[in-house]
Amino acid sequence: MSLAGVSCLVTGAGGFLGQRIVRLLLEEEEALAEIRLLDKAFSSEALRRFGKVQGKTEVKILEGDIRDVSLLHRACQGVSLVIHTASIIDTLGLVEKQLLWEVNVTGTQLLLDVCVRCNVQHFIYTSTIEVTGPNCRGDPIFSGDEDTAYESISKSPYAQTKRLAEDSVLKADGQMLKDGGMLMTCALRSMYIFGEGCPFLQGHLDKCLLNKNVYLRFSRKEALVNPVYVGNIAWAHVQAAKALQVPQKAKHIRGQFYYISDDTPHMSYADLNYELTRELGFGIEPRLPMPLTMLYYFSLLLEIMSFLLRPFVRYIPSTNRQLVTLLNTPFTFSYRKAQKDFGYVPRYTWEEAKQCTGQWMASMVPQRREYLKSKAA
Ligand SMILES: NC(=O)c1ccc[n+]([C@@H]2O[C@H](COP(=O)([O-])OP(=O)(O)OC[C@H]3O[C@@H](n4cnc5c(N)ncnc54)[C@H](O)[C@@H]3O)[C@@H](O)[C@H]2O)c1
Repeated sequence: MSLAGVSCLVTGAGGFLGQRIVRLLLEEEEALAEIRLLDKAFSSEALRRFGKVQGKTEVKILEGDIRDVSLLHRACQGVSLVIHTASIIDTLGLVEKQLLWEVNVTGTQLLLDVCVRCNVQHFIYTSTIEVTGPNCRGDPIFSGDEDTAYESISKSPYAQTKRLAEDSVLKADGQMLKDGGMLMTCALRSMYIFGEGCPFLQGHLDKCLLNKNVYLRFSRKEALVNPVYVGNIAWAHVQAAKALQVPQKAKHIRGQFYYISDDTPHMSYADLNYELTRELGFGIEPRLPMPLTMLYYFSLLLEIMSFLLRPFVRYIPSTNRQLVTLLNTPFTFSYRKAQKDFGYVPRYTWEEAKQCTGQWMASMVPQRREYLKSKAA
């Protein structure tokens, strides 16, 4: 299986995952013809990194908004594969709902429409485990798969937008293209992603440094999850893209969603932070700041305050019930179906993932300390 000669568009290419997908595409032995990178903004660091690995593949940067249809036209004209990772991630409710909706849902629908008009054959959507759950009751799942029945009732606006976007993507499978061909789509439901450059890890590191080098325990030890390393979820996109080129394989993949995890040991989100930087000698608080039920009602109280203050001031609490449930519900998934249908196996072992991520976090410590000091001054 190869992507030799393929022209591909990656949206969200300047983001944490997007950058890693682009890097893997550029490293492919049998070079792609062209990769177009679309994002609302690219850091100079990201552009420098792309320059470093650029080989025979032509790289085109398209800076702009996913809601701009004329930009989407330019981006899709002449490509046969779209990897759509661009999205706003918002677990706290910091972003206005309308914007979240426009980018995550409308943006995806606009992109699908343009793909049909521009005869794009293959479309891979980066979805999230949050479209499955956990639900508000916090029902656990252990080693679930695509057939696991689960009552998904999430109130998180982000999860709702991702679900709607995923639905549009999977429904678009089989649509007739303008040239008489057919659009084939699939969605990869990623676990929480960790790795070098992960903005969430940086946030946790900051809080740890402010807490005298002790990680806050925001999830109980028993809340086992299986996050995925950024290199592995990126690799899953590449593997799915390759398999879609082969009609015999594509017929199993199209219209399907897949859970993508790897061999990261099952542990709570808080324990993952600790594990990744164990060698730096940081500690972790042994218990949640208060019993789970109390934490839940405390979050409810903050939500009520936020609601009551709304006419006067926009107050976004640092936690909410949905987040408390997300962080404290056992929720693990296997990648068996992705392995069976498109040959996905993690490219990096847990040891490699831990080492690379840990080194990156260690390299961040001095500058984060400086930054936090200057902020406090
Ligand atoms: N990070 C995680 O733990 C995680 C877990 C599961 C799924 N995902 C999914 O993976 C994808 C990538 O996430 P990430 O962690 O790399 O986040 P990220 O924020 O680093 O990347 C998203 C990119 O989308 C771009 N973007 C946002 N709005 C845009 C717009 N209007 N027009 C064009 N580009 C826009 C951003 O600039 C950013 O570069 C997302 O679809 C997310 O839902 C992430």
